[in-house]
Amino acid sequence: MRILVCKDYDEMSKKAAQVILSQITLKPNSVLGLATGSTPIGMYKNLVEMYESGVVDFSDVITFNLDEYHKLPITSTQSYHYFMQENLFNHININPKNVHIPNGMTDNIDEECETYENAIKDAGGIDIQVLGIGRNAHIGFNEPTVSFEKGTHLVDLTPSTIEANARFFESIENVPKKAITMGTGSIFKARKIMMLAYGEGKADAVYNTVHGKITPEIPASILQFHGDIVLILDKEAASKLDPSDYKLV
Ligand SMILES: N[C@@H]1[C@@H](O)[C@H](O)[C@@H](COP(=O)(O)O)O[C@@H]1O
Repeated sequence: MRILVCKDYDEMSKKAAQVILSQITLKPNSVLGLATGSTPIGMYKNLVEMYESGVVDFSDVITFNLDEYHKLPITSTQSYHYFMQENLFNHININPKNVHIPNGMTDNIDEECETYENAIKDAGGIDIQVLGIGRNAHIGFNEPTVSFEKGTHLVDLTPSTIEANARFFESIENVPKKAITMGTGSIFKARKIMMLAYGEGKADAVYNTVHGKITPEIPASILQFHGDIVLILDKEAASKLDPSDYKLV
């Protein structure tokens, strides 16, 4: 596990965008696994700026998002579809046909999950998966549980995630209680993983990701087994790590 610590959120975002830029430069038809949440917003902003200045071309890029709320219309401003359009897709030259986000409105969950997994396979697998992390170390919407889930599936969100995400909704009652998410297995299959975290609120989750016991109770802990993973953090998110764990950049 490579761990890079930046002085602040802006530097973390720049560094993360550079990693994506290198990936697309090396392979213009890269398959990107993308994340939502407040953490990657700065990275997306940097990528839009890079696109506007002509340094990156998204025309052949394929994307798969980690997750989507269950039964929240995609027109809702809190849906992850809306988030991705607003923060990235509306501002770059990606082909809409190459964009994949789980359909949380489906009435056939099993079929949706299978179709999503097959689409990832058909695209040749994910080249680089971007991850944020929940305060309870969830990745995507893989909440702490008794066993690691392999593929895309429907999950019950934990009270702590519902509470954390309530800031984006009018009230906590409006937060969906379920979501469709790629499984820890689907995430783990990505050839490269880049996890981003900022702020003190993520320090315990980051510590547990790096040093915690590998258990589905700490979903991100499984990443300790991944052969090509980089964590890009700000100083606060890295505050519980030992300085020998990381490189300051
Ligand atoms: N499903 C998303 C995760 O993919 C994200 O990593 C997490 C952290 O969000 P934030 O970056 O806002 O802290 O929130 C949600 O639960």
